[in-house]
Amino acid sequence: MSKEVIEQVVTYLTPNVPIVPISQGAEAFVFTTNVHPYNASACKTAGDIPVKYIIKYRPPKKYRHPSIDKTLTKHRTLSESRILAKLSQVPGLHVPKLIACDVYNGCIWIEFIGEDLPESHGFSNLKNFLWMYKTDPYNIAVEKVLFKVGEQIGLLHWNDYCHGDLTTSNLVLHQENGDWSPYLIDFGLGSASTLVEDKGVDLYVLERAIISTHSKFADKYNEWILMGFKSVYENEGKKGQQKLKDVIKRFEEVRLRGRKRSMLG
Ligand SMILES: Nc1ncnc2c1ncn2[C@@H]1O[C@H](COP(=O)(O)OP(=O)(O)OP(=O)(O)O)[C@@H](O)[C@H]1O
Repeated sequence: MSKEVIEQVVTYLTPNVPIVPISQGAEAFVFTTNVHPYNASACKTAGDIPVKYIIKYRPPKKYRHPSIDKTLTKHRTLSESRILAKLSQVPGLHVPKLIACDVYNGCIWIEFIGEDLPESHGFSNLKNFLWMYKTDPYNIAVEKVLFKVGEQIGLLHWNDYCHGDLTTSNLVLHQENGDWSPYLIDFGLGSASTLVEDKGVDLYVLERAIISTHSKFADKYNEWILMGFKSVYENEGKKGQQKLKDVIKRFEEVRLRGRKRSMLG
């Protein structure tokens, strides 16, 4: 990560907020910090363990006209913050809490989710979790997690929101009393949407992500995800059943379009 970017973020946050770079994506630079922006007592747990927070920063893009760039940065930062804040209100849905945002400078402060997996298997996103079980792929722990992943997507879609970039890295597992709970992160492309097309595409993107990284076990894995997804709609009576039929129909159409496209090259 460039020194220039880090220095820029430090000017926005002040030197009192130490940051550690952890990721550089297409859109944003991501840092961790132990400092809460407005609640000093939230910097440590009751057991005196430092609490981690995420700071996501969208830097200016030099190839864009400065005024268009400012508008876009403000729009995208605000959009991600708004959707996170709204999703936190949905009962049962797991997303990191929004702590603060500085839309003009492109910074969002959010709750840190996840931990390191045992035996150096890396950060606890779904991708690494599935790799961790590669020698025992149909373990009940895997089935439980994938069902819950499906439930989370079902809840998101049932409430008419779409993620827009459902990869196995954007599903982070948080451990609670020995059980793993999936959280959805990165709502940079998220939106409120009633469209079955957007929902079908979300399901297809995740299905492809599972196939591309865990191809041998992908059929079972995708089946478990879909079971969890369906369970949310099925719990909503007749209306849920009808909506589920519509989403699954479109998902199958999206999948077919994807196949045709890859056959044609
Ligand atoms: N709330 C969070 N808790 C823990 N880690 C996080 C959190 N948010 C982001 N991360 C880490 O930072 C990485 C990048 O974050 P995010 O996906 O939001 O940024 P991005 O720029 O959109 O990334 P990309 O372009 O790779 O999709 C994530 O894959 C994850 O490892």
